[in-house]
Amino acid sequence: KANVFLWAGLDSVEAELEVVKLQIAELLEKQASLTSKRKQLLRRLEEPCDSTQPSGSGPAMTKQELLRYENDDFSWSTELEQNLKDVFQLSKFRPLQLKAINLSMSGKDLFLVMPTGRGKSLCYQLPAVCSEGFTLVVTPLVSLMEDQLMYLKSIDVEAVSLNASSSKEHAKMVLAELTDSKAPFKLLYVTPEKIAKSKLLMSRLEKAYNAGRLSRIAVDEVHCCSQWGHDFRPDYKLLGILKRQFPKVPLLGLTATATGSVLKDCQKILCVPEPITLTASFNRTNLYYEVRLKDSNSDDSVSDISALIKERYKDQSGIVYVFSQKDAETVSADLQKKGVNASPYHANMNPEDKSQVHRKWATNKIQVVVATVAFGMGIDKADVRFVIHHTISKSIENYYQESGRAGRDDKPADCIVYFGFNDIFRISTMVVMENVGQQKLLTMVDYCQNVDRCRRSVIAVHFDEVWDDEGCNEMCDVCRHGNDYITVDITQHAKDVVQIVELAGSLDEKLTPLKVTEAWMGKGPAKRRKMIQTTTLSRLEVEAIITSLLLQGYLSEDFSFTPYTTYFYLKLGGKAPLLKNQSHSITMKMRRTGLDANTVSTTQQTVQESFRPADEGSQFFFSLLID
Ligand SMILES: Nc1ncnc2c1ncn2[C@@H]1O[C@H](COP(=O)(O)OP(=O)(O)OP(=O)(O)O)[C@@H](O)[C@H]1O
Ligand SMILES: [Mg+2]
Ligand SMILES: [Zn+2]
Repeated sequence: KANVFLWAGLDSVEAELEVVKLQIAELLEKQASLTSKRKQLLRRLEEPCDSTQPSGSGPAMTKQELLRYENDDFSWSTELEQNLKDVFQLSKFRPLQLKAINLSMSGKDLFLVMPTGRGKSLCYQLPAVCSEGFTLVVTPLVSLMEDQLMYLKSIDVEAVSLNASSSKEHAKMVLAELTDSKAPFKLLYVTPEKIAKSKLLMSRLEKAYNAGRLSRIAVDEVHCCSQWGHDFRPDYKLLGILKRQFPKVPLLGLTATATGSVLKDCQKILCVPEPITLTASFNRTNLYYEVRLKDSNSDDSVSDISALIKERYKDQSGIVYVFSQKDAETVSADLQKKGVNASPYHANMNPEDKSQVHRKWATNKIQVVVATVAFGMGIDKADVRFVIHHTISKSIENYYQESGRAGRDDKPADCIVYFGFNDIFRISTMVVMENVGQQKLLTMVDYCQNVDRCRRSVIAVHFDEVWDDEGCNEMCDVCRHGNDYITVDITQHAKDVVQIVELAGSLDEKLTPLKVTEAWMGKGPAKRRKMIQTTTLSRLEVEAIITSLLLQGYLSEDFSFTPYTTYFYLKLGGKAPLLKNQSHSITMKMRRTGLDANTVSTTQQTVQESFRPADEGSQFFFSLLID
């Protein structure tokens, strides 16, 4: 008898020890992340200049030395200034452009990180015009290449290209001209495939190099080199050959989005020994960021979008991003039915149709393009007043880049994303094969679910930028609505949800997020309903809580593959055992006015009835657990 008692005691102590172990692991993880953040900040404080060097490399140029490159007393300065005005018809440089150009003209290798639409191309186009010989430009997409050639032609700058669709004669002519000192072109655009596959091209480049005609190498969208970037392209991995073969030619790598570790990777892959990195702020001050919730019960986001377009954005140009080709067709058709001048755009359309849509939109004959991400790189329309995401992006990098197509003329523009519970899992199964795909998706989900941090700060922190909250100017919904959120204790809710998932597991069943939602809301079979604790919370609240549990690691994803599709199921997350501990509590922040302006009246009540605001203690613990 006594033994039984002791055994039970031992069991419970073991269980508690397990929980403590998890908590320690949790805190250690937190400690490690804080330590690394501290190190980063300290390093930044010590940094001599505003360049963020990929750590441990690069010539440590002092702030003073770098300042010199903002001057206009170089031997080429007059010519630069003249060509800026006469050829490019621009009145002045934007931030960092002159510095980047002077550095590159001085023969330095350079990584330029500048938000989309800020004018990176000028940083190699202008030097190309002001230098002897030609500049080699590596671009990932033929469409990008064509846009640039069209633009350069319009300003009378000679440029040529080589890609998979070049004709034999054209290629022959270009290759011959590479070594011709009288050839007029200033820029040669190539795809990375050409560098990787054409020995003939490499041999001609070598001749040009030896004759001193290869003046500069520009690698556009340089983040494509790194698997850690958001747009890896295998052929970029082979571009190291350029710097190895042509070490004396300055290389300029350009990207809108790359973290320090991605750049460091690019540096290695491109074999650039000591690049200087110039980073422009990610803050696009003229963009207003907003998140709207999609209601799973009655998704009327398309009506919402059409109302916005017809009223707030009447006669203004914009893009609606959608998840799939099918969505592009249906959302576009729905918008058309509601009287919006919209056209779909996706990868599966034939090239003529695609370029027709692009052209009509660029010339304002179509107001809105309803597009998949295929409508992407190189879209350069200055007066885009809104970018609406009908479905969330697959990462913050992607969102930043896609939404960044708004407001390139520096005038105010809106970036609105519709955040729907089910979309999380649609995207999740799409990125299941990607390295760190889930992790990146969750950062996007966190951006959307967030109600208490400035949206800009979430983006800035993501890109390792030190952020000052004053920098927003109420240009995001969180800042504009002030402290309109409450912290609620969801410990009991978490236990109820975990119990449902556990029960399914014990019955050898897997539950999709939808099934979990329905079970918890009491919509499951009556027999089951008796075995679980159902809730009276609204659907949006239920979804918000399940999302939060997923973000916090109490639930996690469990994929299952069939030949036709990938299923997303919920299973217990690493932190689920913590709930066994009586003193453990979880909180989350929710918008006070219910979850959506449209549902204020109905949800406000439920929020107050069914949530008790967290007490101080649990809030403290919460902040220990949550980043
Ligand atoms: N100094 C300037 N003054 C005014 N407009 C400029 C200036 N420099 C560039 N622009 C304009 O900014 C727009 C965007 O430039 P560009 O295509 O080079 O952007 P980007 O930085 O390469 O963006 P992405 O990351 O999307 O490729 C172009 O229309 C260009 O003419
Ligand atoms: Mg560009
Ligand atoms: Zn803000």
